Amino acid sequence: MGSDTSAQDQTVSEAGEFGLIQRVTSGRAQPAATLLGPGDDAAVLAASDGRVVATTDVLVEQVHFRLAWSTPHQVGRKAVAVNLSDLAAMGAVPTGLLVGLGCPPETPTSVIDELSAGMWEEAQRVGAGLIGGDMVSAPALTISITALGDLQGRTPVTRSGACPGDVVAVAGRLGWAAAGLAVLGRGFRSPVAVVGAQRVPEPPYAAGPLAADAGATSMIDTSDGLLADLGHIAEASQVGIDLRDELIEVPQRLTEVASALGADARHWVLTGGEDQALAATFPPDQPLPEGWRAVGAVVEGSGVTVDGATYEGSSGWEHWR
Ligand SMILES: Nc1ncnc2c1ncn2[C@@H]1O[C@H](COP(=O)(O)OP(=O)(O)OP(=O)(O)O)[C@@H](O)[C@H]1O
Ligand SMILES: Cc1ncc(C[n+]2csc(CCOP(=O)(O)O)c2C)c(N)n1
Ligand SMILES: [Mg+2]
Ligand SMILES: [Mg+2]
Ligand SMILES: [Mg+2]
Repeated sequence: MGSDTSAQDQTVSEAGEFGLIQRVTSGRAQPAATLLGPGDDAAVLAASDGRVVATTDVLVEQVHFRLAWSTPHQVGRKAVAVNLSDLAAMGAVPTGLLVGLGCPPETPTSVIDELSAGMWEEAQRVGAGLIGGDMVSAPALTISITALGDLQGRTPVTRSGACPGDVVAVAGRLGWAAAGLAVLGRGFRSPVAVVGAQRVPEPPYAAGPLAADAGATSMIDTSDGLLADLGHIAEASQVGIDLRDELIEVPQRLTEVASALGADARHWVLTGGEDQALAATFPPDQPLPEGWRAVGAVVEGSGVTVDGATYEGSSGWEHWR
């Protein structure tokens, strides 16, 4: 009994590398695509159509999250979600995730347990499993996830296929995570709707494959900000993108939060990152798939404009800026 209690209170250095691996890997049921799970030198994953989609994103404490703002469980969900939205943006569905974890020696093992539970929870929402990883000592909590996915026969939707005349559309929330960041940054913990969006994004996972099936010509997930991320499509496709201001919906909740903080809700919607919404281009004159709403059009030229005008100020998050 006494030893159970002390095991709960252990730090990661007391538990040790292999004790930690044991904690995060035991008692987890792998999905069918996992032919060989954690425990060997590598995992083996089935690729149903012979192709594997692979993506990786890193989260660093104080840069992407604060443990004063989010629970380890929320951080775990977010770390997985930001990777799964990249798979959705290709038109793929997730199969397996590899988790690289760095943490300081004094980190309580309970933090790792909760982080791992959060990662499993988000992965299981889409039928994926955590199939392997690595654990190392690090000066700050660092999570590097590699997500693998299956196109299930679809053509991958790249950033480079947008054509002038295409409709630009989005799926998922925009501006909510930025509003939450502004609230948390000022020391508040509510309203929970926006704070929750900063802690754990809700990517519209199903909208990615739906867009691919509907013939989307390009697609991206919005991690840095709608304008910044559409800029990547514009550049890769060698086109311009013009958003229609009247189609940019600014939710009432965000307007309220912005007025309380003296901030600009429309700026959050256009340039706020971390909502992991999807943005895509579709051929004109066809209905958009479920969950998608039009926000503008692809035009000849370059860059992203709103009602024909260049946006004043930063278009989104950039590291080291
Ligand atoms: N160190 C690297 N080595 C090789 N390719 C990289 C490296 N860093 C980024 N890339 C590649 O550059 C492209 C753009 O990376 P970026 O991280 O901006 O994409 P993203 O994950 O969609 O965005 P975000 O990181 O904001 O979620 C991706 O194809 C990515 O794989
Ligand atoms: C403590 C703290 N400070 C700032 C932010 C804001 N932030 C960090 S990374 C990022 C864009 C996506 O990053 P990446 O390009 O690495 O995917 C944003 C908007 C945060 N979430 N937490
Ligand atoms: Mg990335
Ligand atoms: Mg990403
Ligand atoms: Mg992306």
